[in-house]
Amino acid sequence: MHFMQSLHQAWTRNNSLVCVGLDPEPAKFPAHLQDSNDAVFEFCRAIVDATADLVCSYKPQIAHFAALRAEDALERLIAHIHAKHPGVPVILDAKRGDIGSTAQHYATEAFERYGADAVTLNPYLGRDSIQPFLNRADKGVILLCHTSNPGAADLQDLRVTDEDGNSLPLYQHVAKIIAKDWNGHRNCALVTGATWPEQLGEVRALVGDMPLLVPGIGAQGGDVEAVVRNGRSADGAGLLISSSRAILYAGNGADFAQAARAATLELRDSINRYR
Ligand SMILES: O=C(O)c1cc(=O)[nH]c(=O)n1[C@@H]1O[C@H](COP(=O)(O)O)[C@@H](O)[C@H]1O
Repeated sequence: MHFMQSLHQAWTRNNSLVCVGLDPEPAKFPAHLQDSNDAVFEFCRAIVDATADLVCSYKPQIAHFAALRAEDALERLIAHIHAKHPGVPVILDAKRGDIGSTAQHYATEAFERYGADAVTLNPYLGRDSIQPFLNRADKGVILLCHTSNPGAADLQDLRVTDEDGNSLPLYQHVAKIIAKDWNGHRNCALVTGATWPEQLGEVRALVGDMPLLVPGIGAQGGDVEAVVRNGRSADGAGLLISSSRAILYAGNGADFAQAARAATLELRDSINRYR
């Protein structure tokens, strides 16, 4: 099934805009997993199995696996999600961006090796660097627009002059060209951080109902009400509100997966209050 189709179905089926980020950090795992040879996989699988009816997507972050030499666990985890929780899309958070010939290999990595339904990408090398991903009409192409970190303003807020002579912040130009020129297959989405709700609202006004991936809730302190009010689409959806640490490490005892489920449920319900 196409990424956009499965995302829309998951929004409705689970009545949820929550994306759980899978960012394993073994030092924070519960004691009973510390001795396992396969702790990364077992930890993430338990989180997934405890939350799959409450989410619209999962977002494994590739560096968290690669730094641990756990790419194999990432492959098995994504295969597990597809097998046991079909219809819940998986976004590989890799933030790739490179010249076209190399980008083709990154697309193969994300979609063939890992079996992801969508991938995060950095658009700053320009359209040709994204083309191998845009060509995959069945896959989601999720482009950084206004990121959640404090330094987002250093470059993304600088004013630029577009081809019509209008002056606007760079992130708004990025949003406009992606919506107008790059989204021919309607497979694009944008990353807009929860910590910048005003900019999130500006992006929503520019891109119609394009999905927005919104990290920065939970550990980074973003405000749920401001995110939903500024970012929702006309039909009260349009958002993948992502949280990793606040869900994964809600508990660190034997019942960590149940604690993660409770945190996911609470986030889902607080989001739904403002839709
Ligand atoms: O693309 C992302 O997912 C992303 C973009 C962004 O602007 N900010 C951001 O925090 N992220 C990712 O989202 C996750 C946030 O984790 P928590 O702060 O623990 O919820 C991390 O995996 C980040 O790499």
